[in-house]
Amino acid sequence: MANVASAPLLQVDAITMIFGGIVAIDNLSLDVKQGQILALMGPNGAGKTTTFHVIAGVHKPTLGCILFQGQDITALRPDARCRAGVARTFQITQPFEQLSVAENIMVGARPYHSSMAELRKASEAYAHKVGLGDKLNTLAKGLSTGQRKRLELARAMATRPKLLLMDEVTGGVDMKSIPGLIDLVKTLRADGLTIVLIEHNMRVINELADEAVFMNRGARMVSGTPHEVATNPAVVELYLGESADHGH
Ligand SMILES: Nc1ncnc2c1ncn2[C@@H]1O[C@H](COP(=O)(O)OP(=O)(O)OP(=O)(O)O)[C@@H](O)[C@H]1O
Repeated sequence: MANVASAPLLQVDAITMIFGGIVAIDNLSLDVKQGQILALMGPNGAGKTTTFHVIAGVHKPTLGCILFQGQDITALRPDARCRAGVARTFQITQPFEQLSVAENIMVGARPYHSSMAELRKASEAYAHKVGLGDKLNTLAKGLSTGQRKRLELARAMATRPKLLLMDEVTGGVDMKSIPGLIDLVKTLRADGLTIVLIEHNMRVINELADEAVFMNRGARMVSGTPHEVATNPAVVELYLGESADHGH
């Protein structure tokens, strides 16, 4: 387990998010400590993505606030939150398809470098970091799903985040590529990154997360170690109920 200091890097403080009549998040609080990996779990519609939107600044919460490094960032726009050190990867990756791997990463790294030579060098270093060092000139449209996830991570890392919100980094990736992605996330954490992940794959959660929070109907239902959450009777019942409903 990584070196986890005591003061939270991120505090989600009593957030409620209401869309019209729909309560997407219901009085949710989370503390994410420096160096921690926290997994958000829960069935479809539990409020996980909306929680990411609220932390990243896409939605202003109806109630509650977001503290990052002790500062209230609730009123900051997404670009200002990114500059403050909050980055995000998306479940459905959307790179610039006609740009190369290096060029895609350059888009994220651009604000931090004054010369093109420096920018290219830094972008290539991020590509190497995520295991795409031999694909620098490959167009994004030619990458596999696992490689696109790696590119997404490099693009986010190029913004020099302190906190990374990672949406299903192994979602849609073939089984044999998952261990490599898990190892990559471990490397990023070892470099000092704090991570919140949305994840359905229990193996990924077990290998990566220090703590798991299981959400249902916008609220925290159960939390604890991944094992505690996965074996909680209410969680088991809900997931089994879901499987039965969806026939999988
Ligand atoms: N912009 C919006 N307008 C109206 N309702 C919304 C909006 N965004 C989310 N919701 C609703 O809020 C609830 C929580 O959705 P959310 O996408 O956060 O769940 P989730 O846990 O991420 O689900 P999934 O695993 O399916 O992605 C759902 O009922 C959803 O329909």
